[in-house]
Formats: sequence, structure tokens, C-alpha cells
Amino acid sequence: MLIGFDIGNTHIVTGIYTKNAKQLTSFRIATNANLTEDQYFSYLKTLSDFKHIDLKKINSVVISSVVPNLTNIFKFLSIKYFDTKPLVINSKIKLPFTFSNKIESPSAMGADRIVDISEAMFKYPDKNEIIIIDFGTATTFEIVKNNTYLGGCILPGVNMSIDALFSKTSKLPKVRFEKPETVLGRNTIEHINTGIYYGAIGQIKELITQYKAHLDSPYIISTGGVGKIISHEIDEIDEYIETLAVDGLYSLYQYNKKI
Ligand SMILES: Nc1ncnc2c1ncn2[C@@H]1O[C@H](COP(=O)(O)OP(=O)(O)O)[C@@H](O)[C@H]1O
Ligand SMILES: CC(C)(COP(=O)(O)O)[C@@H](O)C(=O)NCCC(=O)O
Ligand SMILES: [K+]
Repeated sequence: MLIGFDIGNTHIVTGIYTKNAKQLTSFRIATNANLTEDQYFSYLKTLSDFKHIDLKKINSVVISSVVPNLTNIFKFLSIKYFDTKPLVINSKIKLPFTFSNKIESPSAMGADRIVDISEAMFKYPDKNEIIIIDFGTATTFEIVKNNTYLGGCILPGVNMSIDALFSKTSKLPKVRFEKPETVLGRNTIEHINTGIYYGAIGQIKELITQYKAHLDSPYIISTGGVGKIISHEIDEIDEYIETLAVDGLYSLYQYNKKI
């Protein structure tokens, strides 16, 4: 059995798979760089017990992390509790795509972005042009053409914008990300809601327009926590794949280790 950890700046999404790619379970725990490998293991144990999954059967581990401190913690966890050295995702492992020679430092690229791109390649080998939008703590765009990564961008995640507006002002409340009843806000909360909601949609639509100018007819995939809500509002997005990253962990492990 394989366990995969997608360690983001807000959440750690964990997937447990059998050898023949069946996902036994997946769960989401908060990212906390202060926790130890023993504390994280206690989460895993509780959650897998609930699903009657025997963690002792895990003999393969894969880690995608954009939180360096936790990369080390989960390496310790892998050795201490699963007695195995994990596959740690980075630009140097075997990948189903190449980086354009214009990309200055592939090694600086977030592992989550590498996993997103890889899984899109595995899922859609027949599509020549793919745009991937990951609505994470930050929102990221990846542009791939003929299996070559051309580039992308990074912008503040939706909830980061909400948190920033709340934390940097004295009188503005924190709102949830949701579609307002009207764009003519009738109170402060509706004003914030409308600004955040349509501001986020506008940003994404504009960036899609910019990237489409460099492509013919890209297939546009979205993923990430907030992606579930915002993707419905953006017609240009062809498919929302909630499990892109966690599926990509399994695929990349298999592609590198042949379990
Ligand atoms: N199921 C969900 N529904 C709505 N928002 C979510 C959901 N899961 C996560 N989020 C929010 O989406 C944002 C990004 O989540 P996630 O993609 O897990 O981030 P990261 O990978 O950066 O840790 C966070 O602000 C999180 O609170
Ligand atoms: C852009 C990110 C913060 C997104 O991470 P997330 O929103 O999933 O927490 C992460 O991919 C990252 O730290 N990247 C390193 C810089 C780069 O990708 O160029
Ligand atoms: K992410």
C-alpha cells in the first residue's frame, strides 16, 4: 500500500492507495509547521482506524511539499513509522513532461505545481495544450504545450485576499467566498462579498485570455480547495478535478518506482 502527502500552505491532503491504484481513503488536515512526526502520525492513525485501514500494510510513501519544514517532518514520519524512504517530488525525478529551456530554475518550482502538471499529462496524453489552475492558498496557473511546460503565474489565493482585507482593516469583517445575490451591495458584507467574488473571477478570466493568445485551443483544468466554487462561474474552465494533486502523487510514484 502507498500513502501520499500533498503538503500545501493551508492543508495537507493525504491519499492511501492499494497497489492497483484503488484509492482506499483521502483526508484533509490543517498544515501546521510546528507539529512533530509523532503528532501527525496520530492524526493518520485515528483517521485510518476509522476507515478500518491497517497502516502497517503501507510500504511506499510519496511526499509533495511546499512547506520545507514539513518536508523533513514527513521524511522522519516515513522512516519512523513506515520504515521506508519516501519519494520526494521535485523537478529532478522522472516526469511526464519537460521544462521549456526558457524556464530559468525548474528546481525552484513548487512540488504541488509539478504534481498538477504531471497528473494532467497522465490523464490527458492526447491533449496538446493544457492550462491548469490550482485554487490553493495561492492560485497558480500552469501552461503546457506538447508535453512542454511553457510557464505560468502565481497570485494570492481567494481566501488569502479575504484574510488580507479583514486583517488590514479595522472595521471590515471576514466573509465567506460565495456568490452575492446582487452586485449592488446593500451593506458592507455584500460589498466585500461582491468585490472578492467578481474580482477573483475577473482575474482568472483575464489570465485565461492572456494565455489563450499564446495557444490554439487549450483544455482548461481547475483544482484546489476553492476551485470547487469558483469553477462553476468561469465557462472557460472545461473540468474541475478535485483530486488532481492526490491522484498525481500515486501516478508519479508509480512512474518513478513501478510499485
Ligand atoms: N472543500 C473546500 N471547500 C471550500 N474551500 C476549501 C475546501 N477545501 C479547502 N478550501 C479552502 O481552499 C483554500 C485552498 O485549499 P487547498 O487547495 O487545500 O490549499 P493548499 O493546497 O494551498 O494548502 C484554503 O483557503 C482552504 O480553506
Ligand atoms: C505557489 C505556491 C505557494 C502554491 O502553494 P499552495 O497554494 O498549494 O500552498 C507553491 O507552489 C510554492 O511555494 N512554489 C514555489 C515557487 C514557484 O513555484 O515558483
Ligand atoms: K495546492
